[in-house]
Amino acid sequence: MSTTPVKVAVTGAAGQIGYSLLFRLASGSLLGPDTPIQLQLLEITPALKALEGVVMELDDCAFPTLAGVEIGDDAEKIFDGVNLALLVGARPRGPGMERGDLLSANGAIFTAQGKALNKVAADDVRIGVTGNPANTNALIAMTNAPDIPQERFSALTRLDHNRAISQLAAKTGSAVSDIKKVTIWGNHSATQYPDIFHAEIAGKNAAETVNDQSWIENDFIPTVAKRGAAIIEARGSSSAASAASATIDAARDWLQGTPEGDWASMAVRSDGSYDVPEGLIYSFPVTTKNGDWEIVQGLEIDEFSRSKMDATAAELIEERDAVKELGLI
Ligand SMILES: NC(=O)c1ccc[n+]([C@@H]2O[C@H](COP(=O)([O-])OP(=O)(O)OC[C@H]3O[C@@H](n4cnc5c(N)ncnc54)[C@H](O)[C@@H]3O)[C@@H](O)[C@H]2O)c1
Ligand SMILES: O=C(O)C[C@H](O)C(=O)O
Repeated sequence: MSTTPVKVAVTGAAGQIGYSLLFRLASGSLLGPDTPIQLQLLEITPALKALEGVVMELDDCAFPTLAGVEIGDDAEKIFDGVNLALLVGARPRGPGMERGDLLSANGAIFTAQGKALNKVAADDVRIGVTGNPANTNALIAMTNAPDIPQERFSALTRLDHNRAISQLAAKTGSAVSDIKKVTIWGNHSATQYPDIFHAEIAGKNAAETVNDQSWIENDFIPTVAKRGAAIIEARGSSSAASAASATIDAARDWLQGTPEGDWASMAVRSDGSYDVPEGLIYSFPVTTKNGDWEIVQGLEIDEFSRSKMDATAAELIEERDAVKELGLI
């Protein structure tokens, strides 16, 4: 085992997602069995006692990869020297709400945390935002951390990506492992565009294999885009274990690279690729290597896809303008 632990911060660590995420991080799901991990856990003051209980449970697991745990309510202390920050802590939506309804409640969290990361994080820090509305929260954190390269920020659309794979596997009776190159475009919201026109199932084009445009438009896309609401409706609270799992998948691929012949969906700062307005945190198909991502270029976009990609960009522009109005960026 290497000796220097990788320092990983998790915010909202006493929350629902945290309760699943921390144990997977500590057991090596992110960095493998040979890399020790130091957990730096941030919570609000009233949640610190509950977090102490979670740390007792982490201790009781005796994970060989867990080098240490620090908890606290001071972002500058907890983010000090972190190599990866997973920003989960934020209020979840309840039944009947859209994720954008959380903008003013949660936006302020990400100004403070962006500033703290800017001051004290390690030079190689990567920041993944799970707390909703994830894309715009990432934009807020990025804007408030001017010394951190902008490509180090990303928002989570991996859960949507995984949901799309699962729906496609069920529809076609295929194995999840045979499905590659699914894309989520845009916002982690109901306007997102899950795209299977470039996806493959066992090497064959997925949309051609499905051969059912009505299913794609009226079943697949809305099911994936509204899955979060369906889970809230069924469970009475928002997805947690699947969100934690996707948070790990996204960070693992970012740090260790996407598998050969596949790509991932990550919401990252648009450089204008596919005519997405520059500067938005927009989900693209990306390949990753050595902690860097690249947007997959050259995909053919038909009229149907174009209108969906533009609609989700328009929503992100509205969210950006709203947080500008609130003085958060
Ligand atoms: N992007 C995605 O795919 C995805 C999926 C599921 C949930 N989410 C979002 O993740 C967020 C967390 O969900 P949850 O179910 O764990 O919620 P939760 O309410 O169970 O936990 C949130 C935790 O964040 C803490 N918190 C609040 N403000 C904080 C701050 N300033 N600093 C540190 N911690 C703070 C709270 O005390 C709480 O313990 C929500 O916004 C939810 O909507 C995103
Ligand atoms: O839908 C939500 O509000 C929670 C989360 O973003 C999800 O997609 O499950």
